[in-house]
Amino acid sequence: MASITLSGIGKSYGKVDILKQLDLSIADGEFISFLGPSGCGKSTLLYCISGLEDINTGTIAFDGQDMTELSPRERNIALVFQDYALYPHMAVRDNIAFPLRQQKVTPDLIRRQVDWAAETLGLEALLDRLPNELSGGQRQRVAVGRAIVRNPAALLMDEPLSNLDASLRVRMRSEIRRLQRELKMTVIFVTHDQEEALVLSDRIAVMKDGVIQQVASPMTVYKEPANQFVASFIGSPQMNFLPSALAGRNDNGGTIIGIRPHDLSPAAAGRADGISLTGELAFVESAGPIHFLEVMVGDHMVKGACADPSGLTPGAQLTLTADPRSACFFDAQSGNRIKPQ
Ligand SMILES: Nc1ncnc2c1ncn2[C@@H]1O[C@H](COP(=O)(O)OP(=O)(O)OP(=O)(O)O)[C@@H](O)[C@H]1O
Repeated sequence: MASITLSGIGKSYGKVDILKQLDLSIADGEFISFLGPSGCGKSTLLYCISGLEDINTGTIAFDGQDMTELSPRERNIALVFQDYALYPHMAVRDNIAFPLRQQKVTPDLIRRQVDWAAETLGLEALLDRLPNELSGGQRQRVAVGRAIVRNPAALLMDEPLSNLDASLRVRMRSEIRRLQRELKMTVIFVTHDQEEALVLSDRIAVMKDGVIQQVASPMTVYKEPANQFVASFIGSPQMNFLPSALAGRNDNGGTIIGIRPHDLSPAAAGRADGISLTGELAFVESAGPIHFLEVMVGDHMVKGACADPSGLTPGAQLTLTADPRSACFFDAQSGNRIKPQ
């Protein structure tokens, strides 16, 4: 597997700039996710790395070697798509073997590699079936088998789990992670699902409008978001953003305070330490073991959380408190996070 270095990547379609001077270094064996809203350029960046799309500016290097002018085949990158793209008339065995046949590898090596991929992915019993005789999860596994069978420099996955139902997604997620660790693969995983990115990745590159906003570990993008966009995109329910005066800070409106709902809980009677927000409890939303509380503080609907909502009555006054260390502060003009002194 290879390290990947992107320098000054620019890509436009017609007059529209899609990727804007992107720089990114991906380590050998790293699992990185491109995360961002629809249309921010995640897939375009993936296709540029694979060579399926040309770039207008910049360079792409694998293990320090310039790949910018090379064809997809010469880059030896494997791609897995959302719709699997299996050949319907070919049995699983032949689907997996396909890239090796194209490379004119000997039949003996093809057999060994297909057996290895099938064993790695638990597909041994399905090798003679056609794709339409498989479940969605099995099809996805065949697509991964076909991708890894020729030991690619990196595995690029474009929303590979989107077509699976919720429980299968979670199972496939762990399988992909296990496989990546076992084979020490460099994986680039495109998703708009923040939970998927948080669970799977060594690092997440959060994108907006063709610009990488932050590249960091899941915990860092969650706890120390670079700016308000990253803070709002990561975490569910979304972080509360409030003028800091509401939280007792007087800074002439120059600062926005960000507090995650999970960090805001009802104050114990007579206690309101730290950040304290009081208003009318508008709504209690139960989400299994956790209950979200919507409290109208001034003009702002603030979301908090608690484990036990008994005794809380909509319409009554409620004080929510948070440890100030859990809050983020953002410059109201630029949206950038203000680092604690
Ligand atoms: N071949 C093309 N010609 C013109 N514009 C394109 C082309 N491919 C993509 N775009 C535009 O480029 C932008 C980025 O698209 P891209 O598919 O990379 O976004 P994305 O972040 O992967 O979105 P999604 O999550 O919806 O797949 C979009 O505005 C899209 O309409």
